[in-house]
Amino acid sequence: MLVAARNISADKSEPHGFPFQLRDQNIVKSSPPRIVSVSCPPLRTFPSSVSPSPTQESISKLLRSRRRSGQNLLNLISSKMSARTNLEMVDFSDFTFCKVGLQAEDGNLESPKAIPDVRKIILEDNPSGEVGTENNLVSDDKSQGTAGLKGQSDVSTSNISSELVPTNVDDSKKKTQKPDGEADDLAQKQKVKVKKPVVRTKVPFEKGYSQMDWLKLTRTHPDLAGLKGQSNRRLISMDEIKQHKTGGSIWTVLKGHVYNISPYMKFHPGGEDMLMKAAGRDSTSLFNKYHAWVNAEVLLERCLVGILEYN
Ligand code: HEM
Repeated sequence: MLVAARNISADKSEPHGFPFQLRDQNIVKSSPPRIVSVSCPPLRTFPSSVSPSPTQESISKLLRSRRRSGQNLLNLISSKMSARTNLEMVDFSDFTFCKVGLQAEDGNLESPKAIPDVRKIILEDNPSGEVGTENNLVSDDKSQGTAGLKGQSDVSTSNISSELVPTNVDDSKKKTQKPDGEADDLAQKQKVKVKKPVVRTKVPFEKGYSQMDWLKLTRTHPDLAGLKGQSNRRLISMDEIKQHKTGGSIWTVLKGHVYNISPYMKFHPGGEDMLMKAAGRDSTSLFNKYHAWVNAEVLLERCLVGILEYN
């Protein structure tokens, strides 16, 4: 903390001399000087084991002489403090201004120490050669953003694209066999095509079949799994699961758990047809292929029928 004060007049009524008034003229120059009362304990008389340093003695002398002439006390202190003076107080809690230090050591933002590596930052993607302008920063951001998007589209075009957007492989082979220039052009177009994000075949939900509606149903329906009083901790064999493929009892295995997905059919954002592929079998790999991020444990919690029995 750096304390700046212009005029300090010592209160002569105080025998120890330190309680004084600050006239702070820095705050509003046009307004009359504000008077701030500062109560400070006297300078310490040093413990018997420690003899006062020459600097401390000289400060005491200076203070005594300048108090009479009403000179700027804090300026004097700060100049002496900068020379690493030991100015100790009897009671620290009673001292309003506890530390007067150099600006550079102050943690001030203007201090070169505040951001030590700021001079080492180099903006490399800068065609204009200007450093640190807003434009540069924005363009840098954009390039990062597009990089992120590219990454995303790359991910989404992975194995899903092969099923959802069938591309004619034979056709592309034929095209690349054409004369050089043309073939290169086509190859480039082909590359661009591959980077296009897959159109997600999300089925628009029927009124009353949104994910929110599903959540409401899971909270209100007494027996979504169709357990009829049976425990959902029961071990279930694959043979039994295979028998539940239709009607109100369509079972599937997901990560070792057996669920009755029948009530979820109309709520599935990927459509009933897709979900029917999971009927009567272990659909874990299929599920992860389309949406590994979906939290089925929570969504289908109330549809749990049992645990898959491994042979
Ligand atoms: C068995 C439990 C399943 C649950 C709880 C479930 C849940 C969901 C959810 C919550 C979404 C929306 C995802 C999103 O908005 O990001 C979704 C979308 C989708 N699901 Fe499922 N799903 C299941 C099984 C399946 C299966 C087995 C398939 C494929 C055979 C499938 C195919 C799809 C597709 C194609 C979409 C739409 C496209 C997409 O969101 O990427 N789902 N599913």
